[in-house]
Amino acid sequence: MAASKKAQWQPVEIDVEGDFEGLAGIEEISDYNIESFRTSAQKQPKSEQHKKKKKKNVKAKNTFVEKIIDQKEIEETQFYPWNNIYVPVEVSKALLEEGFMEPTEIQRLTIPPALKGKRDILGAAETGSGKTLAFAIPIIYGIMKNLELSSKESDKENCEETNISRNKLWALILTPTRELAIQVKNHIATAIKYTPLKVAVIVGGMSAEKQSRLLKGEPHIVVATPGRLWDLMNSNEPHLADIENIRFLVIDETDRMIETNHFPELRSLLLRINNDEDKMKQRQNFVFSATLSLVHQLPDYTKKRKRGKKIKKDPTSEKKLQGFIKLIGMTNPKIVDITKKTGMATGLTEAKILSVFEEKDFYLYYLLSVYPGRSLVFCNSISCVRRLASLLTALDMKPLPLHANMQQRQRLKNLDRFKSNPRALLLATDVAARGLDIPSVEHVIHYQVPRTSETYIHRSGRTARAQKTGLTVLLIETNEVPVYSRICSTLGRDKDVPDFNVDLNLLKMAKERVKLARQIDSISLNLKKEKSKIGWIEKTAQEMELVLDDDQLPNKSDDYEVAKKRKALDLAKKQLKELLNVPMASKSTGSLESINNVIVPQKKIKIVKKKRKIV
Ligand SMILES: Nc1ncnc2c1ncn2[C@@H]1O[C@H](COP(=O)(O)OP(=O)(O)OP(=O)(O)O)[C@@H](O)[C@H]1O
Repeated sequence: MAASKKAQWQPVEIDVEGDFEGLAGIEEISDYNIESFRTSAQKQPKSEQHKKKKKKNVKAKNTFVEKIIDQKEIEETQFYPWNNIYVPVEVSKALLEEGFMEPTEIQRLTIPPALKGKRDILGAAETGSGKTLAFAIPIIYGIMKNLELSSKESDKENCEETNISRNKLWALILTPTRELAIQVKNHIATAIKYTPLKVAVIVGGMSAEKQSRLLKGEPHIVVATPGRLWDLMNSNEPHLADIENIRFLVIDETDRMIETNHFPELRSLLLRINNDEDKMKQRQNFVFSATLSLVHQLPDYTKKRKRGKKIKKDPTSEKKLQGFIKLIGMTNPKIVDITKKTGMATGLTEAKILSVFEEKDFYLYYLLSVYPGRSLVFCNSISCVRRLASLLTALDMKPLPLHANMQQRQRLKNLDRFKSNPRALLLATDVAARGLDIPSVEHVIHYQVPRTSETYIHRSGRTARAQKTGLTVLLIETNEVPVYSRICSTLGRDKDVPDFNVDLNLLKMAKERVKLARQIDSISLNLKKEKSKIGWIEKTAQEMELVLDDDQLPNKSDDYEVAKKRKALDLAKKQLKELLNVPMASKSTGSLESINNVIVPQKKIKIVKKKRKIV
């Protein structure tokens, strides 16, 4: 209590019994003003004081409670599994909201060395195991840490340059396909929603102006396909001007990206960003794939001795990885390879159907109608996708095609439709083989045997993701058997893939329908050709201002032929409609047991086992 200025302390005479050696004494204040001792709070009416005090206490109490909860959450409960591997709280919060309660194995093994040890990472783990976050989290952390440093510097120096570095391009993530780039960008956007960071996607097939606009927003992270990125760099996009200064580089699906002749722009980009050795050393690199260390056997014809030249040997996994390290400019990378011996995802069941070429369509339709569920059918060529799309449309299967010759908008639209319908059917080339994360794809059907074991792993990996189960079926015709055997041998299989058990009665029903659909398809095509022929003759005549005689026009017998075809078409359509009205008994492959019921182990194809070297 403070005395007023006038207040004086005076000794008070007391009667003390006992020896206190002069230690006892009392003083009293002689003059004071009681008002000066009141705090401002005391001056207010009592009821108001009480209310305010109560409010203040509640507030204080709340902050305290919040603090305790935060602390508890961070240290003991929810955030713990993520905090344990140093993931920033802002990111953990977003991940928990997504239902990601703990890191996956590849995340647990790669995030700490990348994030704390700042190590370059070479990561290989099965499809659908969460590799995207394994590189995204250390990047987010790294940028946030760097920005903290920048803001301290800006407090000190208050210079404009720091501002520039805050908004510079920090990280570049390259992917082989546009759809994958968009998906990775969305995944990162979710993870950074509680941070001030920005991410943008740069892909071909979209308006260059729009992408230029996105770059004007100065994103810290850019996800891109190499071709469009290279174009924008060459058109002097300011945000890409100092691309060699990026501090983080990811090459997703690396083995695919650096395949010879596939992404020439990537090699040019690497040359540019590795030009300055100091900057290259400052950069942290991430290389990820499910098939990083896998080495496929080269076909024998590529190994034949040419005059005097040595026989080309299959490369080793070690050599493959060394190639990545050198090309990308990695320093002492941490190699984490947790792919299984089979190379396939854990919950995946594999099966095959041997068939002659003409009958593949029957089996395909059989599989799709007897086992309805979100299914993805892979073909080796665009023409095959087109043919099947037309056939399956006639069969009322509503297929959604996806290939590189489609407009980007249509590609994304079909992908969205596939994602939103649990019974949808996507017909795709290998543009959809890598990285695409579509929840709950139940079946992957290889209409044609993929050319390499890597493609087999990636295609099959569109199902059985994130610890779910799934089924993959290979349709193999006789001349595909050597490729199939080579795949099995590269994957170190000592057993043939089991046969898929086919119900012959249902297959008969499928055959009948497919035959009619083929008929419909072929007549429709004929009629289209006829129509365009007539259209072309008339259009040319019009342009040349010619009046055609009757004998120059398609003749009456042609008319008759067209009418006959139309009639046949109508009849076939009617018959097919009647057949389609009778449902083919559908079996569910929802659980692994039911999948196993339809698979019969067999050993028809001889597999020559090859030892797989893993570093
Ligand atoms: N910690 C986690 N907990 C639960 N789910 C996760 C976790 N991390 C990632 N996922 C989810 O797992 C799925 C697969 O992740 P991601 O696409 O990163 O796999 P991937 O290993 O890159 O697959 P691919 O090799 O096919 O590219 C995604 O749906 C992702 O959101």
